[in-house]
Amino acid sequence: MSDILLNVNDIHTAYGQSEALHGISFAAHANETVAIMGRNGMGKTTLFKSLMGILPLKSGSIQVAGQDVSKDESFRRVAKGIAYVPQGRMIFPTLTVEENIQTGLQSGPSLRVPDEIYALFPVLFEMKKRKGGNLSGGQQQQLAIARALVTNPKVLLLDEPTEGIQPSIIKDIAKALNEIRRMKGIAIVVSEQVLSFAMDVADRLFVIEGGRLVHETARDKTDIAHIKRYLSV
Ligand SMILES: Nc1ncnc2c1ncn2[C@@H]1O[C@H](COP(=O)(O)OP(=O)(O)OP(=O)(O)O)[C@@H](O)[C@H]1O
Repeated sequence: MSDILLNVNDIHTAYGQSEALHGISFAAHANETVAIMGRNGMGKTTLFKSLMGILPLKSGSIQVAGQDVSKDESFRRVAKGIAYVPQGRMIFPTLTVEENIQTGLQSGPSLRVPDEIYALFPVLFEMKKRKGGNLSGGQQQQLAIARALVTNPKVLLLDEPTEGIQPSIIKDIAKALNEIRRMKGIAIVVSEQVLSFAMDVADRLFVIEGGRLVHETARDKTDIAHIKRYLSV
């Protein structure tokens, strides 16, 4: 059996008449983290929304752990094993930390937050009765990752998880993602503009430009200066 958990095959996505993704193909394997690097407006969020079914595909296909999800609504994709941490985190500010995590448990057998979630993010345990809106940006990011993880994904997508987060907390998030991959053996796909973070977490890096993947490199073969040229305006 193949260890490909996410297979993206020539997807095109449009906003009305205007095509934003022009044929994106890549795969992510079990126990692998892939980074999609690109400047603002290059198509990272459009790609993730297409993977989650928030935007419909114009053409192409997506498989999660061998199952086609290309035409599924978002909740069916989640049931098939894909989870999403959106840009801006989108936590519920008036719900407590615990209630926010429980929103990810709605379709499961129990609303009890698994111990491993609090083991990964001890700060969420300390703050479980606090309102989500009172957390710092970094804590909210950890909360959004926890909420996605409790759906037991095979593929975890994170859209610019470092955006607006202070450097020391960025290190914590990198550590947590590496721990999650090691513990769960899942595929993680992260979009980023911060190259140092991508180099801390990703086994392979892609560059997206104008809705196309224009460069691919393994981490240990990465030409940092070359990638930086894509990321500078
Ligand atoms: N709702 C929309 N309607 C029309 N065009 C859109 C819409 N959202 C995004 N686009 C266009 O799609 C392209 C890709 O945008 P996208 O938001 O995916 O980029 P991004 O790489 O995620 O950037 P950012 O980091 O700013 O979110 C851009 O040209 C953008 O103008």
